Amino acid sequence: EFPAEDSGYHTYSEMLTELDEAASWHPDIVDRTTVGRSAEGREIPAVKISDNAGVDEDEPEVLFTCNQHAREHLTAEMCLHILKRYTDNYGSDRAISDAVDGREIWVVPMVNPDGVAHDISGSDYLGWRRNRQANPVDLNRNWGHQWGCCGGSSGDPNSSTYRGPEAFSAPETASLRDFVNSRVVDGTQQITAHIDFHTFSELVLWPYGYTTAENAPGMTREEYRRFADVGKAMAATNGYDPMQSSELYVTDGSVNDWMWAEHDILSFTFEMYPGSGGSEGFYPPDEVIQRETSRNDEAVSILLDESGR
Ligand SMILES: NS(=O)(=O)N[C@@H](Cc1ccccc1)C(=O)O
Ligand SMILES: [Ca+2]
Ligand SMILES: [Ca+2]
Ligand SMILES: [Ca+2]
Ligand SMILES: [Zn+2]
Repeated sequence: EFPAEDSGYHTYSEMLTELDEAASWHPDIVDRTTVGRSAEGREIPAVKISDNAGVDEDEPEVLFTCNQHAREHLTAEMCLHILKRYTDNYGSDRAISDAVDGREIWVVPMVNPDGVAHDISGSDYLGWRRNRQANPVDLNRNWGHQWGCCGGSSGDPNSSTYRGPEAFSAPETASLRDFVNSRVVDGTQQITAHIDFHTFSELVLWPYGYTTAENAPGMTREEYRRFADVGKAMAATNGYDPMQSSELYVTDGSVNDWMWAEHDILSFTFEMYPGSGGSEGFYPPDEVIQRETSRNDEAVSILLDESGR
């Protein structure tokens, strides 16, 4: 459970309830589904938001993933905010209705449900990051593009950036991989854009993470330019700093690198509030949830527009 003063944050079961309620209140535009199972057997749920949600229509698909890292609880609130914004305002807000009618929006609020539950299992936050396998894995170092290539992760099972014994060794990343792979229809990946939400530092990041090169294999200068242009446009609306993720530090096995290299998905990482550690760091008070999730509304709209180009 969350401390009483932070009751605004959703536990795993409270998150499940939000998804089920959205599906029952908006049956025509919300389809509740499952991505897979965590190490401890929890369902990894997802919702699809679109007109005729139960039908796979020929519309650009966009994916939002949250809580790869357990302690980054504000990100689950970001995913739930996206769900709320695109359902509650459907039919009344023209831009929202156009987005829902013209896209298929996938939202995965907790990629790492076991880690989330563990982090709040004590009397105080545990500062937990990884999953809950016997040798806990940093899910954002466990993806399969250039896995473990470049000193951007650790091979030490005791390290907070432990990459696992092999790519996709974690059931959580393997489940999400299988879901994305399943969106290849007649040889074409239907998902064209993605944001993976993290905290904190207030950044908009794009691949590659494993190299500082802008034109490494699978990324032309034009493609890099598009990442930078869209990244900067989104950052201009939320006040985050835009950059290639490797400018901060090199990471190998990250989700963005795999989404782009494997599927040509325009894949970003957003590091949310706060800008710097200070007292709040990974645990800002629940009073900031509404403000700091709404802060990304324009950026999300930009990505949905961009997904159709
Ligand atoms: N949430 S975070 O602090 O762990 N950062 C994430 C995302 C990230 C990746 C590369 C550079 C900056 C940030 C990570 O996987 O390291
Ligand atoms: Ca509070
Ligand atoms: Ca549709
Ligand atoms: Ca479709
Ligand atoms: Zn993170």
